[in-house]
Amino acid sequence: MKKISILGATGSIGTQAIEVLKNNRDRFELESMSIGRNTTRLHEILASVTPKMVSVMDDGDRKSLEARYPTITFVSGEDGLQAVAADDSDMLLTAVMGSIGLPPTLTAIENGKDIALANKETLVAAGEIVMDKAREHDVQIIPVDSEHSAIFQCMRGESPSEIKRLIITASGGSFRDLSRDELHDVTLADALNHPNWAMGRKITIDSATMMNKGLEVIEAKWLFDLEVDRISTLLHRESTIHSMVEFVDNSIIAQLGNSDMKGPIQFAFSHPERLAMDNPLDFDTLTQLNFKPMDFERFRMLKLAYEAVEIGGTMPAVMNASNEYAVDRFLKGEISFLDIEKIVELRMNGHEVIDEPDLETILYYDEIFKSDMR
Ligand SMILES: NC(=O)C1=CN([C@@H]2O[C@H](COP(=O)(O)OP(=O)(O)OC[C@H]3O[C@@H](n4cnc5c(N)ncnc54)[C@H](OP(=O)(O)O)[C@@H]3O)[C@@H](O)[C@H]2O)C=CC1
Ligand SMILES: CC(=O)[C@@H](O)[C@H](O)COP(=O)(O)O
Ligand SMILES: [Mn+2]
Repeated sequence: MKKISILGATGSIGTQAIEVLKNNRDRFELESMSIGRNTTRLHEILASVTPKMVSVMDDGDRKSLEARYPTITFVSGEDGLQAVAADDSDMLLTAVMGSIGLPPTLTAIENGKDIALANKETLVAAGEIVMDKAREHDVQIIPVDSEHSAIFQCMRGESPSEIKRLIITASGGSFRDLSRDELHDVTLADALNHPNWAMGRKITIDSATMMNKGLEVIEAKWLFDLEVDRISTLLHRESTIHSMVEFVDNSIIAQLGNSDMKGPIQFAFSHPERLAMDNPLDFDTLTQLNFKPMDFERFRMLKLAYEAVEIGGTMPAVMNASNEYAVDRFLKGEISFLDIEKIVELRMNGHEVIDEPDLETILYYDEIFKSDMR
């Protein structure tokens, strides 16, 4: 029985991961999990699974939950995330939103656990540190992000030296059919209406700005140890091809499937095995697949991400933190959609890069640029 713990169990990835665990009770058991503040969803989860430990954000919630569930240990705050990361499980699914996932991911690696990685911000902020630590402790980082899971699957049995380039597909997000001029008046509700995927609020906005693809290019650099000039992006409005790998002989291997994150989640849990699943792709209703070259002037956030990773040092962490800050303000209705890009660009331009930053330096800039303080 493989013991799995989840950071961010109440989120979009987290709840789908719980479904995967429940569909495979003979293979996997939930050791512990963390949530933020969604105790309503927590009660629903605890009606069907009983982890040994649950971490909540607020200590007040911890106290009331302890009284209601006497057989479960409750912990709280960032120490709580660390306790889940250091538990007895074999694998940690990191599905919290944002760079808050970085410290517990490192702790889990130090404890020798494999990581099922959904939380892309962790690798964007500190990819080199995370991957070095994974190698040092001989743990596997298995991608959950759909594009990276696709690439990981396309590369099974292949030699990394024979890769020419990765082709990461992009749906284009909620505003893919609007010009830049038309973006001035868009609303939060429109931005949250992703054409293909039901996801958490922050990543849905990242898809609309195309920052999600920028984060994914940087994530791919670290996961697959490739320079970003060999990581390309392609508009593909159906999100049916989740990504592709082109090899030196021009052969291209693609991975296809419905827009259902339970696939990548289950594959990360069961790897190297594949387990049966429902919801197959139906070629009788799939009438066409569209492709269009990426337009970097229309989607300037993607260009910013390529620039950030080329500059290196603290810049990707600063870009990520600035984006988390700006998206949070957009979600609160405080700024407009195009302000997100303006804030990220302004903060990046004002940042004096530190090369080869250590973890403390990255966490310092992460905190500063996620706030109004800078
Ligand atoms: N959703 C998707 O399909 C995909 C998501 N990803 C990545 O996976 C990660 C999670 O995304 P998604 O599931 O959509 O996000 P959600 O917003 O749906 O869920 C986020 C989870 O993190 C918890 N959380 C948020 N902030 C904190 C905090 N400060 N401390 C502790 N817990 C916190 C939330 O708790 P609560 O709700 O209880 O407050 C929730 O459990 C992101 O990095 C995203 O980019 C990658 C590919 C696809
Ligand atoms: C499901 C998933 O992996 C998301 O990251 C998804 O890819 C978002 O879609 P786009 O960023 O392509 O709009
Ligand atoms: Mn993705």
